[in-house]
This record gives sequence, C-alpha cells and structure tokens, in this order.
Amino acid sequence: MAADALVELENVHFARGPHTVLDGVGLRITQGAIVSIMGASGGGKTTLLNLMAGTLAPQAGRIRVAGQDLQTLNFGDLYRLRRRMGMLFQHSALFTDFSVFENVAFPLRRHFRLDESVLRKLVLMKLEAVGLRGAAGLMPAELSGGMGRRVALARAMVMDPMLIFYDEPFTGLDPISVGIIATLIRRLNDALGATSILVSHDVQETFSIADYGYILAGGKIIAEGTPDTLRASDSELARQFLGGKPDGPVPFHYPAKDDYATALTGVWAAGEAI
Ligand SMILES: Nc1ncnc2c1ncn2[C@@H]1O[C@H](COP(=O)(O)OP(=O)(O)OP(=O)(O)O)[C@@H](O)[C@H]1O
Repeated sequence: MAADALVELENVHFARGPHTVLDGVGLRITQGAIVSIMGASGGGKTTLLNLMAGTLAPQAGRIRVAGQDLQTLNFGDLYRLRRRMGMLFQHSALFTDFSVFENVAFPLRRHFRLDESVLRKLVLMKLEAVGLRGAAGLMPAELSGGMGRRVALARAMVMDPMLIFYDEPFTGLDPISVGIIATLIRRLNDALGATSILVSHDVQETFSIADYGYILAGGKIIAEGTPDTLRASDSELARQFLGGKPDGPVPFHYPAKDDYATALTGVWAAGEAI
C-alpha cells in the first residue's frame, strides 16, 4: 500500500445474486483527505462504504484500510479496526429515548469504562465543536433536523476516529444547515487529523469541501480527480451526473419494446413490457 493511502481498493467485485453492483472498482484514499463518491441512485455508493467499513465482503478484489487487508482479518481485529471508524447516515439515527448528551456518550460507554468526569469532558468537547453544548440536556424530539444531524456528527466523532463515512449527510436539510454541516465536516476532519469519505448527491456542497472525488456508474469508476478536474471532465456520464441533466448516457426513458406510436395502438397483457 502506498505510504499515505489510508484506504485502498483493488479490482473489487461485489454482486447481489445475479446483479453485479461493483465491477472491478479500484480507488486510493489519501490520509487526511475528504473524498466524495458520487453517482446515480442505486449505483453502489452505499455498498462501497459498507465494503470499506468491513460490514460487507467483496466476492473478489482487495480492500486495505490503515495497512490491513480486511479480507484476512479475524473478527477481533476487524472489530478493533472498526472502532476507529465513525459513521454518519442520512437519517441521523439518534436514540429517541436518550438525551443529546447520552446519544453522544453512547459509543464511549459501549467501548470504554471511563470516569464520569472524563466522559463528561469528552462529550461536552464534541458538542462544543458542533455548537450544541447548550443543547446537551435536550431530547432528540426537541431538535431541528439540522441540530439532529450535528448531534449525530458529534457522536460519529466522539471516539476520535481515523476514518469517517458520511452517507448523504446533507439530505433533507435547509441550505443554512447544509452549509453548517459541510463546514463542520471539513473543520472536524482537519482538527482530528481524520480522513473522510462522503457519499452525496449534493454536487455543489460536496465539491466545496472535497479534496478528491470519484464518480461511479455501471459498477465502475468512470471519472476521478479534484473537483475542478471532475467539473472539466470530458466523460459524458460525468457531465450528465454533475450537471443534473435528465437525459444523456443514462437515458430518461426506461427501455421499451416498441416505439411510442406502436405502443399506443398495441394490446398487451397486464405486466407485459410494452
Ligand atoms: N440489502 C440489500 N439486498 C439486496 N439488494 C440490495 C441491498 N442493498 C442494496 N441493494 C441493491 O444494490 C444496488 C446498490 O445499492 P446501493 O444502496 O449501494 O446504491 P447507492 O448508489 O447507494 O444508491 P442511493 O444513491 O439510492 O442510496 C441497488 O441495485 C440496490 O437495489
């Protein structure tokens, strides 16, 4: 593995039954970077995150994280490695019966036996970093969507992870909250000396904080580079995706057996393709 690569995938194949999701994916994520993974819905981005986190295993290829080959790790070593990873999902997934403080404290309580005073310090430090120390005593139901996402961010960071996965962290937020979350992702990544991998459809916000990006289509990486390189990509697929164009290499129309005029006059059975 190259000296400064924290995550490296080589020729990774992953299928669900007969459906190939990833077809020979290779990528290299540099230590300290924020890297975005983009692509059309259902293209395998979340699958890719799960493979890097070791919660799914590929049918072929290699995945190395922090110099360790995930496929050769035993359960204990994989568990220890995964403890050094943080995750933030689209739905903040806060525990509704726990206060903000207890939500953020949860990973620490689960993995360590800490004095309450130490735990309190660690939790409040992370809540302060996301601007919500004052909300420590609130319940999740009392938070706005943006606040909830910030609490989830504090929880994802509370163990000082080396690697943080974000799956659609901006979805469902107003533009101000999106900007706050994006800024926090960059700031916390740099303050913790972490590496972040970000799946998002929000091209503008993602490119404002990402150092490098990959675009996934048809199970393969079809473009990669800095945000500027990707914006200037001559790949039609990349341009269609980044420009949000409804038609292009990914067609607007679901494939049909007949042309439109024939379909209007034809007869067909229920469920038959027309
Ligand atoms: N648990 C599962 N069982 C069966 N198929 C699945 C499962 N999870 C995902 N898939 C399929 O794998 C493919 C890739 O899904 P994945 O969620 O990785 O895509 P994605 O790019 O993250 O999509 P989106 O942007 O919509 O979240 C899809 O065809 C999806 O239907």
